[in-house]
Amino acid sequence: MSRRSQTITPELRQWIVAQAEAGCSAPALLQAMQQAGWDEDLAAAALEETLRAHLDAVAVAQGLPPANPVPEPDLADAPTVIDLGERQVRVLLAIGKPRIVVFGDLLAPEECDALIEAARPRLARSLTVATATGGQEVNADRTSEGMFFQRGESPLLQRIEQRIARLLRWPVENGEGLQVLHYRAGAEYKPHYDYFDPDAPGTPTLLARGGQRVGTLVLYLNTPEKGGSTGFPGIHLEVAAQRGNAVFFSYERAHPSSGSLHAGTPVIAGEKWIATKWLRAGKFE
Ligand SMILES: O=C(O)CCC(=O)C(=O)O
Ligand SMILES: [Fe+2]
Repeated sequence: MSRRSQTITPELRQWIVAQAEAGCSAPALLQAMQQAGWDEDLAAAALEETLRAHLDAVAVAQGLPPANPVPEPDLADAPTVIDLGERQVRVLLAIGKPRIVVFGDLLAPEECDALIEAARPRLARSLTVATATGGQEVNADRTSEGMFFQRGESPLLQRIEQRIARLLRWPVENGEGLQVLHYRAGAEYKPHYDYFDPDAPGTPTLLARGGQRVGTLVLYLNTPEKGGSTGFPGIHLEVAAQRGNAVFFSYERAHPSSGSLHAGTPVIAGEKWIATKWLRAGKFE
């Protein structure tokens, strides 16, 4: 078969979708395409793209919001360590769906301390996005104190932002400024989603500045004595807060089907400091 014919024509798309709907498995489709002369990698890519687009169209037709591209670390070779040049980040846990990856040693202890000290004098009772208006409000579900850094506001923040951008392969420009949160004993952040509710009246205002949130990285700046994990109630997962480690999760659709429901569980003893990086679909200015 010539290279010229190895493009995904509308006819080929229709054939792939029809076969899949008739119950033909992806491996069987791949084999059929190879028998028709397709290069294996090209066929696999064509299949993936076509079936993904089809599933997305079906989901949107059922009323779900469209899928966005999401940040994603390079775990293709199942690395135990990701070498970012200036830092080696350990991979401690990876879950496919919902997408959750736990990293070790993302921040050095001195970086954690420096973030806490820079944030401490600027803390105020945490607000959450008021989706009704697009503004901010005090929220009884969120009994922490917090502050936002400006993106790139110090050399430390620039270095951390670039590290996160390389780790998650997502532009620095698409990240919100790092937010530091402080929880005292008893404080928590009840289960919630980080994306903006597409049906809330204030959401268009929020989306105007960078589009949807598509991923979250929670960096642990200290280790609470007891409690204070990041919980994912839908899958009964709790990620222990350990200084320097981080939990990443992404959500391609702004919808509960993303499985991205999560919480800061109550701190039982000691205190908890985190820095949260939210990643937008577009440039956050
Ligand atoms: O405290 C945590 O572990 C989670 C924080 C969180 O969900 C957030 O900042 O959006
Ligand atoms: Fe959150």
